[in-house]
Amino acid sequence: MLLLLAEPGVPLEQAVHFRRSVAGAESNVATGLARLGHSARWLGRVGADPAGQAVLRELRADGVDVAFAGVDEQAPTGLLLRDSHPQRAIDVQYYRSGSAGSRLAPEHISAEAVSGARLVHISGITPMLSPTAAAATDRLIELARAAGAKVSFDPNVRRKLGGAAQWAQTAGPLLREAELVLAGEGELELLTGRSADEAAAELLDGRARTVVIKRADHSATAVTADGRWDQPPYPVPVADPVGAGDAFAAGYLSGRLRGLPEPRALAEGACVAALVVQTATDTDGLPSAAGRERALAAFTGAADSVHR
Ligand SMILES: O=C(O)C(=O)C[C@H](O)[C@H](O)COP(=O)(O)O
Repeated sequence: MLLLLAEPGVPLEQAVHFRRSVAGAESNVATGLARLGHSARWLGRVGADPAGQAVLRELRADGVDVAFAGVDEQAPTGLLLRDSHPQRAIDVQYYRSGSAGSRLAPEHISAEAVSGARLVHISGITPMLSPTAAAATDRLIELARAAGAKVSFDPNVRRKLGGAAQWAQTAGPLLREAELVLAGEGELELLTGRSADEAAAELLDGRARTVVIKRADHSATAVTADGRWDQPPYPVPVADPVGAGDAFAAGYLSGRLRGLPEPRALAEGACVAALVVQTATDTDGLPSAAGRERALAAFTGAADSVHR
């Protein structure tokens, strides 16, 4: 989606100045991974309009492969309008019903698009957009499996997209399709009807190898068959909390893709999230690999916070 972000602190209905950016859970994670030095490809749809051109241009500029992104001649690019505050009382307005992204369908997902992928990251948002987008998500999971790629899944529950029952019905089954689940405590409760710890244990009995539970106090716990590891948040001044979950996913997945142990992957996820919440948009604070190393050293007291 194109993101129009109101100037900091000004309520949406009063805002005059807007900053243009790009947002969307999958594109945020792809951007995060690309900046950290990974090959990342975004699968999605934009309209044949200036907003779509801007989205694709920004993703390309960050090194995200958009060769398999589609352009819909009949529908506009999805739009997200929001204000920006340090606290979570942020007003997010979506203009994406009938958008190009919501018209994603199975025929838009080709085997070629996932060939060579080690990991396919899926959000619960896309399947909630329409029945065809849900079918496209199912096809992507099938193709990922056929290509030997692991699936990671973040439900990204947005209550504006549907009620609890609809979320449980659409995103609940996807929890069981993923080798790696990254989910909020409340999201696991909503989607499974059980406590987060019970849900994690049940998922680990199935396909999941790791369940990362993100907690309301901004800590995270990784649970595997071998044990559990807790990661507290790095204390930073928050300018805008939106994007923290996607940033955490990018940082954590980067660690796992590099074969790092759970505690280090969790620390990298927390570090990337701490960098993103210090800036207004979902993506401004996403670091390079060198930026992540500098920040981690400063957060853990291993280095001065000024590098000169
Ligand atoms: O597509 C949607 O519906 C979105 O909400 C896009 C959001 O800007 C990001 O997904 C940020 O989400 P968090 O990282 O969880 O704060």
